[in-house]
Amino acid sequence: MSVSLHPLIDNGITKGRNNFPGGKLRCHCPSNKVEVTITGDVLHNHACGCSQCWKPAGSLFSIVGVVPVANLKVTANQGKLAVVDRKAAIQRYACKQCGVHLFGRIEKDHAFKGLDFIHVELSDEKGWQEPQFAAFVSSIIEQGFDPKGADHVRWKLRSLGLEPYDVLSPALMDALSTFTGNRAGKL
Ligand SMILES: N[C@@H](CCC(=O)N[C@@H](CSCO)C(=O)NCC(=O)O)C(=O)O
Ligand SMILES: [Zn+2]
Ligand SMILES: [Zn+2]
Repeated sequence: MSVSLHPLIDNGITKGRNNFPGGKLRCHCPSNKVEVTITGDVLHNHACGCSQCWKPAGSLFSIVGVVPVANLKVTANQGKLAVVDRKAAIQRYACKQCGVHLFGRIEKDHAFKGLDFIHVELSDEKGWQEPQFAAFVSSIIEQGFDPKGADHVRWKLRSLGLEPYDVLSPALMDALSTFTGNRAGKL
């Protein structure tokens, strides 16, 4: 297909390295880049087709994973960051100059509170956990992708080894439902 899913996966997926130590994420500004230092690897790295996650220009999907909040520190030019949408569950901190999202944080009561969402392509280091699945695939249609092509995208994702889901993976959906069940006193 001519359309890019994402540069990290278009030509096949490179497996991550065991005990990957982490690295630095940098925004796309030519100078005075926002820098975020991550200790350790990402978890649950995945392709996301939703409209809210940051994607490189021309890509249908974002690649996004999580790290514990304690493993993320803004180490340069923090003053350039602003929250994109205060009402969203994930508060996405973007560079006001170049628009890149450096991290997303959940502040409200939520199953994933304590985890920050990051895009490993913002790092020069190689060896981050590879994407494990594709989420929110049907959401690409909301952003203008022809619905007739959606199954071809699912086929392409599967051929790359990424199982496509229209919400999150079963493991993450179970985590969300466990949280809701506990909160309601049903579990
Ligand atoms: N169809 C919507 C879906 C948006 C959505 O629910 N996105 C998910 C996944 S983001 C990373 O996996 C989510 O949890 N959003 C919460 C938030 O962004 O605050 C669309 O495309 O916009
Ligand atoms: Zn920037
Ligand atoms: Zn998303």
